[in-house]
Amino acid sequence: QDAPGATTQKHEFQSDVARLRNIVINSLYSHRDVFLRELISNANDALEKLRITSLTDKTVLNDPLNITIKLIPDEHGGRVVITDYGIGMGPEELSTNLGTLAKSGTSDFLKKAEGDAPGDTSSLIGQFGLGFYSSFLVSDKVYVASIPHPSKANPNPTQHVFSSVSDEASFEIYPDPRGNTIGRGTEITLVLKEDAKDYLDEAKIRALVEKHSAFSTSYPIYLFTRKTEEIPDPDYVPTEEEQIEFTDAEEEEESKDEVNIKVDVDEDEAVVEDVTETKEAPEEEKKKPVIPLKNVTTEEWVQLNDQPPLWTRDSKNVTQEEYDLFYRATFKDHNNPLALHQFKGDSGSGESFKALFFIPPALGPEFWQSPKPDTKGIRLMVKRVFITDDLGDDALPKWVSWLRAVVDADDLPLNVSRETLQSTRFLRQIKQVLIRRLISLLTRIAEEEPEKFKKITETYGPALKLGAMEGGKDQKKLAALARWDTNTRKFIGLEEYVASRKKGQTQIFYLAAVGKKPEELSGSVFVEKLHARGYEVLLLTDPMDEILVAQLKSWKGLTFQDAAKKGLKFGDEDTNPEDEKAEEARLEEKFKPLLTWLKEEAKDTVLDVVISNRLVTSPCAIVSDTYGYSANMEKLMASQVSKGVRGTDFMHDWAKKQKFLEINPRSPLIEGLLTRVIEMNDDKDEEDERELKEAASILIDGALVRSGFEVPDSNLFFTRMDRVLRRSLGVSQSAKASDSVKPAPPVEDTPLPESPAKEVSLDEDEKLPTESEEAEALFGDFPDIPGKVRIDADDFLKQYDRSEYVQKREAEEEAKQKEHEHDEL
Ligand SMILES: Nc1ncnc2c1ncn2[C@@H]1O[C@H](COP(=O)(O)OP(=O)(O)OP(=O)(O)O)[C@@H](O)[C@H]1O
Repeated sequence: QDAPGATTQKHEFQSDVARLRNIVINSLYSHRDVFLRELISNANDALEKLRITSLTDKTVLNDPLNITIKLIPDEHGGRVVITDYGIGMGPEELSTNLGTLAKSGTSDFLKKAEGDAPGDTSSLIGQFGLGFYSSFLVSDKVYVASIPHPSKANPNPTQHVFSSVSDEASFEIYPDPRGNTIGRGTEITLVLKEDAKDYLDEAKIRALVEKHSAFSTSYPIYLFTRKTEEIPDPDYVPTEEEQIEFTDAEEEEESKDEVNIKVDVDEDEAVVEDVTETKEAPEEEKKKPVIPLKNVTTEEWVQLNDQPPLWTRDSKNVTQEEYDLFYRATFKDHNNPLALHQFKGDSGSGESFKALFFIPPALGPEFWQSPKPDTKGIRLMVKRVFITDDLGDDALPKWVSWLRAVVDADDLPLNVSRETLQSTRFLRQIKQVLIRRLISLLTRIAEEEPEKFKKITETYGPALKLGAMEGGKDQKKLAALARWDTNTRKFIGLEEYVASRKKGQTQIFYLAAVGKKPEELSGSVFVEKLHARGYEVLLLTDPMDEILVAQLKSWKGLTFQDAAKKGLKFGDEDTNPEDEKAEEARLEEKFKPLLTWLKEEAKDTVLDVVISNRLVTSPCAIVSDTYGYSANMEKLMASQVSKGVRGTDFMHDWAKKQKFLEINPRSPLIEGLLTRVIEMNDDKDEEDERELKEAASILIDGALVRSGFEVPDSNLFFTRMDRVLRRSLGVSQSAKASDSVKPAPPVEDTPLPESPAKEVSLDEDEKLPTESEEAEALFGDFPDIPGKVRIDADDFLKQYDRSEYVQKREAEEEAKQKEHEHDEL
């Protein structure tokens, strides 16, 4: 390019850009191929923008829409020129778009990349995407010539150049001295580094485009190719003698042709032999004159991505690698998807479409942090032309908004707008079709590829449960995909549970505790008898599990039963009803004195004390009534009540009290307690009674802890424990610990030196809770008792809405500030 003219403007790069360029130049040598992918991706975006503009502004021509690559060897090392006929940039856009970094996650990336060993940075590139700056991987100097399309505001745009040299902190922008050579769009010229000459090789560029970019654009990518061949010189003028020889040779050729035609028509063997004879005429042929050869270079634009779009091809002819490459290029991910599905369909209202969807390799933390769905799930195309990848909040419900799909509608108008789409039935129907297909894909994987299903469930299991919790007609199908560990097996679905139920079993037993390990839960007092008898208990540890089973109520006729609540039935109780009833009556009679006494002792904690049929080795347990809180739910609710969110909630107190103390009649400890109570009733001794009361309260508190609840007063609990320990060790109850604590020195009377007043920011003044603290606190805010009220997944997710919380905090701050100002006045 020519030297810049007088109107050149020099600009400083934003500091982040300079840092990024340094990383690119210094540490990504082995990943320099990515420059081509990044620039083609930018070119594609520019073409998209132009096409979309042309839909509303008819003065904008949308032809041609393509990308070209030219490899130009020269005496300095050569250049690669990538041109797109897209939206283009004016001088201001060149400066802001290429001189600053407006990408989210930049500072994170820079911090990590600058901290890492050079080799480790490579794994970060894929995640971040270097965009335009990857040009510096292969070039020392980059020129970007660009011109936007004419518009009302700028009817005669001029082509400008952005130029930058890799080791300079500034860039220049100036009118292109060549004038308008592009017409419309952007031409990027990379002046190749000495060691990057191999990018002048056509075969290499072809291979790179095929590998990385064949799917990143639906616009044609052309490569300018040159082929040099030796061919007979077409300009050669034969001498007179040669002319005669030519004529003879031509006649000879003609007669040969005639014989050949004969052969074609008549397939008689004898004739074929004749032909063979005619071919053997060496002397005649030798006469043919020789035309001198000449090197001729033919130049041609060759399309590199001439395959039809992947989703329109027959899936039988598409390889897994092609699908993976397509997913990575289209959805800008650096890992391969976990699963995919391609299908054709009809939306139900007449529009036919082709679709291809993917289950991405990972679910970002934002999925659980924000109640808003990811709106970028569906890339909508009409007749292979990209329309939009943002269909708004309604595109897919929150629980499945991680799905990545390409939907190509055959019958929608090309200029359909997002707003029109949102109000058509098409989108609603597409959404349903995608969800249905996803569920059947997962169901098939669960049956045929258990390992793969396990992997998918590790990431998406809770999201699928969230979908089931939302209810609707897919609830049962989604719930069938949920998996839990049990006391006897791992990764069990409801179908498997029900299939291995015991004879007479009418309940699905479960125990819930958010965040606990299944192994911990299976050691619970509530599981011991079920386990000892060989029954299976689902161990629910995800936050939405307990709500989900409360909504489902039953599965294939078996009702869900919390193992920690009243109402547990094994199903074989009726085998000998008379015997059982007699045994119950006998135990009731035997333990009556203990039950009566304990009921009085435990009246602040439980509604009643009863004989247990669920305990094997534990002496006692606290069991909730059907509508009382489970230990899990009580914890969740407690944080809200203590924060005053619900005030002194009558329902909370009521639900908290719906508990029973169950005692194990076979436990030696309970037997011992019974004996002592009977003795005490016969011979009232105050000291005995006090000791016994203390033992009872430890027993009740112990039962609470064992059953997953909190003790009401932990100080009192430990004081009592202390007394019991002293008794058993023979230590006097009145003995005091020797008082050898060193007292603090007297009050300091020298004043502290004055320190300059420090500005107090909100951050330092009052730290906002971390997101996990908030989530934990907010998580407890379930509207009501499960089983009574259907809890909506939207409500559930709103609990996580940090922005709402922050807004509230800011409003409070503002109010406080106003009050303060008012007071000062
Ligand atoms: N060929 C082009 N035509 C028009 N504008 C372009 C072109 N290349 C880059 N730009 C503009 O420059 C901006 C910065 O480009 P860059 O490649 O650095 O980041 P990006 O494209 O926004 O992000 P990424 O490449 O990671 O997707 C783009 O957002 C776009 O506005």
